[in-house]
Amino acid sequence: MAVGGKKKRPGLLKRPSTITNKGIVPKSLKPQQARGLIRRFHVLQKNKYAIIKRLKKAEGLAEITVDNYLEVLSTGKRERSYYENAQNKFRLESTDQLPVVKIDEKLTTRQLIEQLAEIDAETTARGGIGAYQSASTQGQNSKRGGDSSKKLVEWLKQPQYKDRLNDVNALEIGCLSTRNVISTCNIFKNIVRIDLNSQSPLIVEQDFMQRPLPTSDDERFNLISCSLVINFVPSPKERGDMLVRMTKFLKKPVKGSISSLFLVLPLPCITNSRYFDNELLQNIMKELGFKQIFAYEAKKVAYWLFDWSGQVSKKKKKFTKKELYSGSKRNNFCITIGE
Ligand SMILES: C[S@@+](CC[C@H](N)C(=O)[O-])C[C@H]1O[C@@H](n2cnc3c(N)ncnc32)[C@H](O)[C@@H]1O
Repeated sequence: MAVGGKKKRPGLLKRPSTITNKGIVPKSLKPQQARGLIRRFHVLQKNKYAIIKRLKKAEGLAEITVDNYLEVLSTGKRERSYYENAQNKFRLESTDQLPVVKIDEKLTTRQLIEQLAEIDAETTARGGIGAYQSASTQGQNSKRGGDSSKKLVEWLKQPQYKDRLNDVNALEIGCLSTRNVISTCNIFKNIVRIDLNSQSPLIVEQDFMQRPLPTSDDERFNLISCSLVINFVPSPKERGDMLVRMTKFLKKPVKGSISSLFLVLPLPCITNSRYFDNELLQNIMKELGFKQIFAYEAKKVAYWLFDWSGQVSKKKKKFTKKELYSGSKRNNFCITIGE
């Protein structure tokens, strides 16, 4: 019997739903609230991946992944009940002082599954990825004064690029709006917009990491825009994998046409991380065949425009997670390659 004496529902575990079954997608948030929500989503997301990584080591769970965990947990009677009980017990705290559980080797399998259920319940209760996106749009707009693609278009109008923009297309990874300057500037003949959670019929709902690899130049792009996405990706390795994957989607630069990557990260990723800085980013990008053409650090966000040479270094140099700066106030952002 399932919790509460009700007959157990056969089939997969379900992600929790709120009472109204909708979650709360906030229409309007104060900048501080938006930033708080974004930060909370990042913590939840990061913990979720850390839990899955730990659960892989538990007996019988070697195959568990972030995509199949509901399916995997629903096949074990005990695992299923840990998840369901924790999910049913969860109540969203109204306080800002939310607990951040440390996911380490001290947690048992049961505690890990319970944490996972609580993360899912909290994510849903906060409005799911829709709320995160809404907060991103509102919060980031207010803190950086507009959409980041303004900077991209400003750079593309500089002499280095101006005459190389005939018949060019773009891939926008992590797209929240079809009305950003990248879409309205008339530079691109075609833009493919993708996001994990599409908010418009003009945005394809797709995980970039699952997008089929191009088989011809028709499926490649002159420019990839990746603004505030890499920091959303939970692990250093996956962030590196994402950068490597981007090179497979860029056209080689022929006949002077562009082959470029517009990258945006929150400034603290390069100015206040224990494991990462701009120098390391530049070294990684160099190995992948990129050369920085423009860079700009705003108050909260850093922008880069890189040109791609068409060739990733064959040396297969590794970039691992090493402490570069000490200090308890630093964050743990990192990008690794070859780990
Ligand atoms: C903080 S928002 C940034 C949106 C916008 N590019 C901007 O600069 O304001 C991050 C977006 O990236 C999307 N995203 C994260 N990982 C992704 C992936 N692997 N494939 C596609 N979209 C992804 C998320 O769904 C989210 O909408």
